[in-house]
This record gives sequence, C-alpha cells and structure tokens, in this order.
Amino acid sequence: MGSITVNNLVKYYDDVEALKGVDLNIEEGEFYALLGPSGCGKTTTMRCIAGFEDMTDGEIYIGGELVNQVPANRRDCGMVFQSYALFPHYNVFENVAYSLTIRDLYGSSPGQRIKSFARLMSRRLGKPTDAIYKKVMSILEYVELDHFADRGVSELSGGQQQRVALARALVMEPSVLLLDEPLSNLDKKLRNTMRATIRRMQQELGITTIFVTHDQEEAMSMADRIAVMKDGEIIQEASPTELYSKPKTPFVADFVGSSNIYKADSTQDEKGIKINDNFILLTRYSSTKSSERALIRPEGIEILKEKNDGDNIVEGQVTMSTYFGPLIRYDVDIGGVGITVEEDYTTGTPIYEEGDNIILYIPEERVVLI
Ligand SMILES: Nc1ncnc2c1ncn2[C@@H]1O[C@H](COP(=O)(O)OP(=O)(O)OP(=O)(O)O)[C@@H](O)[C@H]1O
Repeated sequence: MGSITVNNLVKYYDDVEALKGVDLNIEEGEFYALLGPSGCGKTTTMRCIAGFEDMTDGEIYIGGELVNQVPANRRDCGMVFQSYALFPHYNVFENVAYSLTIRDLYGSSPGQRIKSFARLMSRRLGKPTDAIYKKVMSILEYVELDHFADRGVSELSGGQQQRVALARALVMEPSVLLLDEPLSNLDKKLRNTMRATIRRMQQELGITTIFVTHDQEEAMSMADRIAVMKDGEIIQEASPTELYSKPKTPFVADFVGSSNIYKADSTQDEKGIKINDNFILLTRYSSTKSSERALIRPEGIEILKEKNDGDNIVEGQVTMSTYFGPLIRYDVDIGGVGITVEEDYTTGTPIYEEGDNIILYIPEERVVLI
C-alpha cells in the first residue's frame, strides 16, 4: 500500500499558476480530503498525482518511489471521476473487467499482454475466464452489485453507476485510490449512504485515499485529515475536529462551517472583543491584538430565558428564524451587527420568531482567536 508525498508541486497552464507549491504527506492507509472552493487547484493536484497532468515543478512519491517520470498506467492509482466515466454500451461486469484487462494489457510484459488479450477476446465471445470472472464478481459482490452484473450501465441509478466506477477502480487492487468529487451528482440522501459505503470500504481495504470535494460536510464526515486549499495553496491541514475548533484563518473558519467573526479589541483595559456596545470578556487570553479575529460558532452561543448580571450577555432582535428539524437557526441583530445562533430543537423548545427580542450568552471558552 502507498504513502503519498508531494513536495513543492507547481503547475502552470500557460500563464495560469494553478498550483503554487503544494506539499502533502499522506500516510499509508489514510483517508485524506482536499477541500476548497471551485478553481483552487484540487483536481489539478489529483491529476498530477495520478500522472494525467504534467507538472511544472516539484516531486511526487507514491509508496516511497519517485514517480515524476512514471506514466499514469504504472502509478498504481485507481481513480474515480465526478462523471463516473463508465462505458455506456457495456454492462456492469464488462465495465469492471475492462479496466482490469486494460491495465494488464498496457502494464505488463508482452507475454502477459497476449494472455490478457486472449482473456479479453474470450470475454467478448461471452466466455470469461474463471480468474477474471471470479475477481470481477467478488468486487461486484463487495459493492453489492453482483446481481446487476449483466445489466447495461445506462439502466442503473446514479448511486449504482457510482458503485460500478468504484468497483472498476478497486478491481485493480491499487495502492492508492483517488476520488474526484465522486458524490456530487447524487441527491443528498444517496450521498449520505455513499459516504458511509466509501468510508467503510476504505477502512476495510486500508487503501490510501485522496478525496477531492468542495463540500465541507463531506470532508469532515469522511476524512482522517483535511487540507483546505485556496488559490493554488494549502492554507491549513488538520484533523476534522482541529480544523473546526482551531481554524488558522477566517477563510478556513468560514469554509468549514458557519461562523460569527469579529475583530478582537485592543483598546480596552480588559481583554476581549467588542460587538457594538457589547463587550465580550476574554480572561484566558493574555492579550488581544487588533489584527486578530474572534470566531464564535453559532452552536456555542446559548439562548437565555431571562437576563442576569453575568458577563458576556447580549440582547438582540431575531431577523430570521429557520427551522431545520433537529436544530433551529436564528439570525439576530445586536445593535446593527449580525450574529447567528443555533440551538438544538427538542419537543417543547421555545421558537423565537422574526422581530422577537432574544437574550444571548456567549461563554468565553467558546470564543477562539484566530
Ligand atoms: N486545462 C486547463 N487549462 C487552463 N487552465 C486550467 C485547466 N485546468 C484547470 N485550469 C485552471 O487551474 C485552476 C485550478 O483548477 P482545478 O480544476 O484544479 O480547480 P478545482 O479546485 O478542482 O475546481 P473545481 O472544484 O471547480 O473542480 C483554475 O484557475 C482553472 O481555471
């Protein structure tokens, strides 16, 4: 199985600098997500690792081997694309078997190629060899599609096509699996199911996996580690929990969840943040610089039934109330500044409507300076 190391990866498309020196150290068996907005360079990074794209500068190692000069079909990477890229006129079995045969044809010695080609021919005549048959059927069983082996792929649902694409990549037993936004064509419910399926398979097979997505929820729920990219660079790399609780920049904070971000205050004797006339005391910080930003996650703010004399209490007016089932989100105006609050909803939780007054408590341990 393969670890992946990328050193100072630079990629220009003519004069567009798509990657500005990306470094990655992905451990064997790790599930690693590249997360970032459209155009930040996720796919380019992936394509360079797979060998589909020439790089301008840098080094890529797979399983400790420098692969800069190694062609794509010899890099031992299985790749699944957003569009699935299945052969529409082949059935499920053929799509998966074809990938196996093609790799054998182009990735082995001339003697083996002849045998592989013979297998390909025999399959085309409707008599697949035992070895191919067993291998393909076992992987189809694994993705729970063995009963659809002879069905045309165009007659499958999106989620089923997605599993064929996954089977096609896995049948080669690659040491590295590269998944480029594989779930973005699926509806929300199917996406959740496929997330679990992919994560389970990855853990069972222990394949080093890079997953490209612009969906923070997807990255957070699946990956061991996440690299957040922006404008061709990695801004922060961390575990999902660390990324959420200790984002290094306002961009990361905003990208990995909803957040309230305010300027830290440097003018007061006391340390804290000023939100209009409200001062949020931060006793555990030795100083707050004006260059710093204070991040408060919406779920870190408490709604009080009554005002009390404690610190860090602000009053506001609800401007929007959104009910999501398990939680309610309030957009609140506190003297011209907005703050978003989220509260778990259980039966009996009072719901505030637009225009209602609301009392908020901001515990200082829920404020992170970035
Ligand atoms: N073939 C190409 N020719 C010229 N520029 C390209 C090419 N492919 C990508 N780019 C540019 O390189 C940058 C990175 O693109 P890339 O596709 O890697 O981003 P991405 O993060 O995967 O975006 P998305 O989430 O939209 O797929 C973008 O500015 C893009 O316009």
